[in-house]
Amino acid sequence: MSFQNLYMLGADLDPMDLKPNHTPVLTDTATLRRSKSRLGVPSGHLPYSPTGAAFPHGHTVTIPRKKTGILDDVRWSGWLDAMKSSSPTHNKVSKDVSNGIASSDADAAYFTWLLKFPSALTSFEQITTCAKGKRIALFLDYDGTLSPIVDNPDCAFMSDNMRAAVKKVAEYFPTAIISGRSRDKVYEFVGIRELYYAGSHGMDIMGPLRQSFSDNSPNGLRSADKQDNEVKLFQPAAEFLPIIDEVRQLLMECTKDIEGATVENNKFCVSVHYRNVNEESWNIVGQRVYNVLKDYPCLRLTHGRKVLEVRPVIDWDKGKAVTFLLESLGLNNGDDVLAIYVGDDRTDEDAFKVLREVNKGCGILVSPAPRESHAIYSLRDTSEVMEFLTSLAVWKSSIQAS
Ligand SMILES: O=P(O)(O)OC[C@H]1O[C@H](O[C@H]2O[C@H](CO)[C@@H](O)[C@H](O)[C@H]2O)[C@H](O)[C@@H](O)[C@@H]1O
Repeated sequence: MSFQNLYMLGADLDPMDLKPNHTPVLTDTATLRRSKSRLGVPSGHLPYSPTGAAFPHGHTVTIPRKKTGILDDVRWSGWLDAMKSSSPTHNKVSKDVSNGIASSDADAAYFTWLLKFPSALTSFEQITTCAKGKRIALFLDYDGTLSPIVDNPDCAFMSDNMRAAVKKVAEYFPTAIISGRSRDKVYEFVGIRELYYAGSHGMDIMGPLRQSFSDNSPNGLRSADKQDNEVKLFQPAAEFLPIIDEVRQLLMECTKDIEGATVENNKFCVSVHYRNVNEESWNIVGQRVYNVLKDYPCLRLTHGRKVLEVRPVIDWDKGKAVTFLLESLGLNNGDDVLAIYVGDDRTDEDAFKVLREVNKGCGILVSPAPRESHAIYSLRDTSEVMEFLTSLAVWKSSIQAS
């Protein structure tokens, strides 16, 4: 399958058995704030080098707009249901489950679910058998994967042990953090220079510092970090910045009287958090967001964990970012590639789906409760993620030594 075809995969809303993550917005005022559908994306590839791959360059491909919806898709009841279902209550799962003893109905359900999405820890040998002789690339979501979910998004710190585990595994495999957060924010949380960072759901990609690059694509920018080192950025939604900023201010204004509601600036996206809002007022949050967005057909809404995420209507998501990074690393061709993506969020499903479709790796869903997914394996929580990353590094170092 060609790289350009890969870009087209997943262009439609998911027909998967999950409830759709995307809530389309109306298009009948399309002339009001029209977004361009053609954006230049660099393509071609260069081989991976341990010091950091060059970003692809050369011809451009089209990033189409996502399909937008019809009125039925945005009926109010649908919104509230989506807000509730995207924020599931996480049943406490008994440790006994890992020993095969279910101590409650919830545990029994989880145990059954594990048959479909086996633990990446208990399946570790299967994964490494499949990885033997292959070039591995690692993709990690941030919130809920590397850091536990907390009430205050500004305090979602990862532990020093997790940081050490990520740093270690990145010594062996090219590793990227793929987050809905702004790239600056997630870089501040993770703080490891050697990684790739894809913020704003993949719409703001930065290669490791010290990498070489040479392209003049409209979306590939030379920039400088805070220490004045030159860095390479890829920003396929750059032209949306003013409108995202405008909408962010409107959202802040219209939610300021809702106790507990907060608006987070994720640069190319905006998050409206309702985790700390009384459940009876969730509909007010949703209604206010909808009222703003209905005038901006170039923006769409996705649902995260007690968060509504506003982003540009371009056909770009975490899955496309993974494809882009694999190409940047020279890992898009050949059967000797294994990409592993670990994530907990609905937005990570786009990446799980791409890996399934191109048969180039596997998704690992982080969830303590049963959920439908395009992932292949599962992990229960961030501590299992840390154990998995550590095991990968130990495995690689042992085969290098032998
Ligand atoms: O793609 P991710 O790295 O998983 O980012 C998705 C969103 O994560 C953050 O919100 C979530 O985590 C917060 C801290 O634990 C929690 O308070 C919130 O309820 C969750 O939705 C982040 O704040 C958002 O901006 C990201 O879009």
